[in-house]
Amino acid sequence: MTAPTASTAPAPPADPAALAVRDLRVTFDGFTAVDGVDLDVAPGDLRFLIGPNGAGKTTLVDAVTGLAPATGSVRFAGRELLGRPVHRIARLGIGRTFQTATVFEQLTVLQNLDIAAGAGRSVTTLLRRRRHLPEAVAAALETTALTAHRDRLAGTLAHGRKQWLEIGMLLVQDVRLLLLDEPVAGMSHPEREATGELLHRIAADRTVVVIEHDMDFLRSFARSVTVLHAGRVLSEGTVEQVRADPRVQEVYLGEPALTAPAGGEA
Ligand SMILES: Nc1ncnc2c1ncn2[C@@H]1O[C@H](COP(=O)(O)OP(=O)(O)OP(=O)(O)O)[C@@H](O)[C@H]1O
Repeated sequence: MTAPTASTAPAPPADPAALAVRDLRVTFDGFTAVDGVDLDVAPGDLRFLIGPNGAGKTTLVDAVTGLAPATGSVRFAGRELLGRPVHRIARLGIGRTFQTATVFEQLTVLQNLDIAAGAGRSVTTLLRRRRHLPEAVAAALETTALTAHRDRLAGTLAHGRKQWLEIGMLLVQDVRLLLLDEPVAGMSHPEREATGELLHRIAADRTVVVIEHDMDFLRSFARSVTVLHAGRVLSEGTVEQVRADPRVQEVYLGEPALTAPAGGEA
């Protein structure tokens, strides 16, 4: 067998953690909520998904995570997700958060992370304090700046930290694609800044999609933006590109935080 030459060498493998959505459609009783969406997100990107109420953002994420029946194709790391049940999609390294953090309020931060890590230990073992933390749990505590709060009950955490704990629970499961639904809703300004920095750290080697309405947050932290409108992709590009798009300006009339020229905004 001869060694492959440059021209006959096999193409490099597809990006191992890229999300590729093609012609995605979700219909509810004849109403098309997602209408032929194509979307590509690569690791290292930090994609913000925006659009007016009812644009189809949550439904798109529901379709990717198996919660809404859809047609078309959703591939992650080369694998087709459509048609798989929710738990199998999760096992492929896909995780999401919802607008309200879903943590176990009566358990400590550490116990929440332990449970998420599913270390296969009994409840009694989980509730016992251990001397050595699993590496993934220690890393998630560090990444989410929760190390000093590890023994606090999750229910007593400030709103922002609860959201970070939920993100930490995805990190310990080694989720490679994170879909976050309005992660900074209800957060203070410092919490939003810290969340933006956290998302940048996470997106360095994972694929992150953020549904967001907070335009100031988007302008500070988005690496790229997809604008949905009436179930379709209206515009896509950098923050500056979508802001300059007249179609986006029309849809976002009255949203100066998105469309005002740089330096002139509130
Ligand atoms: N289970 C459902 N049954 C019927 N219609 C639905 C269902 N889920 C969503 N829809 C409709 O699909 C459209 C898209 O909803 P979706 O929640 O995806 O929008 P969104 O962009 O996330 O909006 P928001 O920013 O308000 O959360 C809306 O018109 C909504 O009413």
